[in-house]
Amino acid sequence: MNQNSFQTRTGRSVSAVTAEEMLAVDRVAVEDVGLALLQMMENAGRALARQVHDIRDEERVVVVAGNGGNGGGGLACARHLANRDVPVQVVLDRVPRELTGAAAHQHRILEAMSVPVIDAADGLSRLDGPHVAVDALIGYGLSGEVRSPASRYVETMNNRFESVVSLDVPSGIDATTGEILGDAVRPDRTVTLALPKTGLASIDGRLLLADIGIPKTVYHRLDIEYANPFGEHDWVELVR
Ligand SMILES: NC(=O)C1=CN([C@@H]2O[C@H](COP(=O)(O)OP(=O)(O)OC[C@H]3O[C@@H](n4cnc5c(N)ncnc54)[C@H](OP(=O)(O)O)[C@@H]3O)[C@@H](O)[C@H]2O)[C@@H](O)CC1
Ligand SMILES: [K+]
Repeated sequence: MNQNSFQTRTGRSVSAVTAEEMLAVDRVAVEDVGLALLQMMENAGRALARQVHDIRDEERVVVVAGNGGNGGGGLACARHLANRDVPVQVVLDRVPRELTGAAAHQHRILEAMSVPVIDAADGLSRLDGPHVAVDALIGYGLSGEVRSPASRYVETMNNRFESVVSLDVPSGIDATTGEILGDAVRPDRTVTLALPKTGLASIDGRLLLADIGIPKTVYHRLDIEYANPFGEHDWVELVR
């Protein structure tokens, strides 16, 4: 199969993009077409929560979040899960006062909802009982080998959890090349956003593509081939 495309189960071809191309998609969506980041993030959080509902039995859920767009999407997912009475808590890779931008915004809402947030570096290994983990530490913004404490969280997610669902890209995987930078999460499922990233060709687990509401004019302005892969649905499974 062409390395630059994936397919839906019904045989529709979906273009894959590099991290740099996805950054351009984001920029055109926001600056030229007028979508707000939080609009797209809301769709990401809801799509991720949908997959968590699907994979989970009775387990509690822990959302492991960083400070970028990936972490922000994970925190939005935590809100959607809490709204559906799913027992959910959040583990951050830093103290809350160091959060910025959309992640800080999402965190403030969780605080008002009294969703438990842990920021101790060893918080994950202290959880009792079975949990599903949502990996929202790092997405296509990974730069260099995964540093501590994120690296410790990656290790714990791989070793201690019943199931792991990654947002956009498993943390530690280079979104463009698929290279493992230090260590990487090995998820049961990955919910990638808008378009698959080229580096997802050889990751573990199922790959789901979620619609975050980007209109096709954005792709066409960037000369990215695009035909609606979702049909009438909000997400679609991809095969590699
Ligand atoms: N339209 C869309 O597609 C939308 C995309 N969205 C989402 O945004 C994501 C891209 O967001 P982004 O650009 O903010 O970067 P992102 O992946 O969160 O990474 C930054 C974080 O990673 C961390 N970090 C980095 N390197 C590290 C290392 N070596 N070792 C350890 N940590 C490291 C970095 O930490 P810091 O350097 O700040 O300490 C920071 O916390 C994208 O993947 C998608 O999920 C949604 O928001 C909806 C709209
Ligand atoms: K991730």
